[in-house]
Amino acid sequence: MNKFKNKKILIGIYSLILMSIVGYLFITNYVYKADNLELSYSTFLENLNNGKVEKVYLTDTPKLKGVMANGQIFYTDNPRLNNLKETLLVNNVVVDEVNEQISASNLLTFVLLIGAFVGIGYYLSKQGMRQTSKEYDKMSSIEFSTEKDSKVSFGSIAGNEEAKENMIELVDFLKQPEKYERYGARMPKGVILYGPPGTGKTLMAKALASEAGVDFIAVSGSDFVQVYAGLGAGRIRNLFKKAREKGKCVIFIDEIDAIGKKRDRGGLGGSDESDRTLNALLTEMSGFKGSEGIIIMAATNRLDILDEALLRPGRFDRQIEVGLPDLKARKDILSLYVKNRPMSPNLSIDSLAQQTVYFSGAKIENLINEAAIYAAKENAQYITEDHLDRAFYTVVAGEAKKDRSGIKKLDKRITAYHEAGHAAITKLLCPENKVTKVTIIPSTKGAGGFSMNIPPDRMYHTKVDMLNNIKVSLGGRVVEELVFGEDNITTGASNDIQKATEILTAMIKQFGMNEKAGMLNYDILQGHHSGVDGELRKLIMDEMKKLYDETKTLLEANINLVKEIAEELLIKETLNEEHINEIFDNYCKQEQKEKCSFCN
Ligand SMILES: Nc1ncnc2c1ncn2[C@@H]1O[C@H](COP(=O)(O)OP(=O)(O)OP(=O)(O)O)[C@@H](O)[C@H]1O
Ligand SMILES: [Zn+2]
Repeated sequence: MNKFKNKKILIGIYSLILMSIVGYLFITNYVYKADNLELSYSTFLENLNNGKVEKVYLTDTPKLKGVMANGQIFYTDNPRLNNLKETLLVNNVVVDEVNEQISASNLLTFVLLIGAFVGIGYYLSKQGMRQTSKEYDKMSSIEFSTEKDSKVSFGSIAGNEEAKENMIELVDFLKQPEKYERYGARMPKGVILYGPPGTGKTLMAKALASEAGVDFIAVSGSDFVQVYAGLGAGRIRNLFKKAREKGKCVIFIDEIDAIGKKRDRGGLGGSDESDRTLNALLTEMSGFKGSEGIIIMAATNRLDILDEALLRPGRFDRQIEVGLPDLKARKDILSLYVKNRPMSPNLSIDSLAQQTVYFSGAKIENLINEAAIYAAKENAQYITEDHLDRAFYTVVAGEAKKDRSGIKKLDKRITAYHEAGHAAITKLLCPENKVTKVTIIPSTKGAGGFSMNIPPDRMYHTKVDMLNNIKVSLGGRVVEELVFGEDNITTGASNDIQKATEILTAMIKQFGMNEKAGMLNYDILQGHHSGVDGELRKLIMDEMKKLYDETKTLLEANINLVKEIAEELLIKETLNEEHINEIFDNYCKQEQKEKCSFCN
């Protein structure tokens, strides 16, 4: 307000000065001159010869000024002759060579003009400087949205129970960080949420802030990627400064990979600038104490591409997976989004959940929304099956418009049987291993599903353990072959084959666990190029074939167990430890299998 007033006054002063100058020039040049005598050059010469001229101001200007003997001032054209001065002197005329332009009055004009220009120039440059410094400030001070009382709660997130449990723990910490400080408990400063796009990572961070009643500051990693040197780092510092001013808060950095990518150790194309930004982030993170009640959440679709420095203790040391929803979670998400919409009573959430395999939460939300738009366009009473069908095609458009259910169904079946193979053979061979989770929903770590298999904690690995582990890895492919035929095996087993090869090679080359290979370390024998020569490769191949065949025999004999697990997976998509144990127990009872080591 004050600045604005000053500016107005300044502009006023300058216009006044300019007006006076223009006025002055007008008066001196026109009004004043009008009273003076304007002589032609010949008349002037005539007067000169007649001794009527008393004084002439000799200048270089187009007009000469002079004074007649009677005191009358006159003007005449300036011939600019070299000998004019002599001619005048010869005629007894007083010659005044003081530059008439810089006479006292004109000097004033000149000074005023210069003054005005300098003033205006100064004003403008100051204005400009203020502008640039303002721009720099704006660039280094990062735009972020803060929300305090957003209505997002954990209730508005369906599925992802494990991630939510983790978050709930953090709520208490945010509410009373002093409590944890008192017990010397170190709470995480940084939490990374990772998983496929649209699975609710942002939602999760928002809910944490709103449930804890603290500010939510959201930025994106790409905001820190700058062409100007040092600006990214400056923005990081600015962000933390602002956060500290706020007190307790959740800082959410989406797309953390934009600044936190693995640094290029090779030196090729590694950018100093992104290093500097990442370093600034690490420094700021180590700079604040847990008792300040600030938690930094970051989201990425790929955990594996992040720099290890980010994941060290005291930084983003808690990593939480936010995965694609399984059947039950999809049901929950669907229920959440149909709640306040006029859905046709004929609609079945169950079947809709079945149809939305591999959909993220965002995609499900999008599906319902598109269907609602179709219904609204038609002024329909309800959102119907038909609207949803059309919405389906809108949402999955671009992703091969083939028969969605056909393709997905076969994919699902193969994945279910493959994973059931791993789970079944684990239970059959190493019942003390826990199979905590089997799912056909792809994780971020790889395509297809996965089974979590936790071996008991032991210091040494026995030979039989290692052989069993190889068989567990081969179990997926074995079942593909048994159920779908030799010609229909898939690429889904590539990780399994890698793992099996690693274990078997180590057994033979390093651990002396193969009779034919002997008690030798082949890495030492072969020197630095630790390859595998022809004979050794043949040995590994033969051993692998033997293990594969044994696995096949075992699974063939227990194919009903595989089928039961697979079919249950097709229905539920994810099975937990209890589920699997239940299926296995039932199977053992029914079949009274002797092969089943669990019962013996
Ligand atoms: N589990 C869920 N429960 C309810 N709604 C969800 C869920 N997951 C996603 N959504 C819906 O999808 C929208 C987008 O989710 P969000 O932005 O949190 O995903 P994201 O994982 O952060 O995605 P990105 O990786 O693309 O940033 C949410 O606003 C919400 O409407
Ligand atoms: Zn597998």
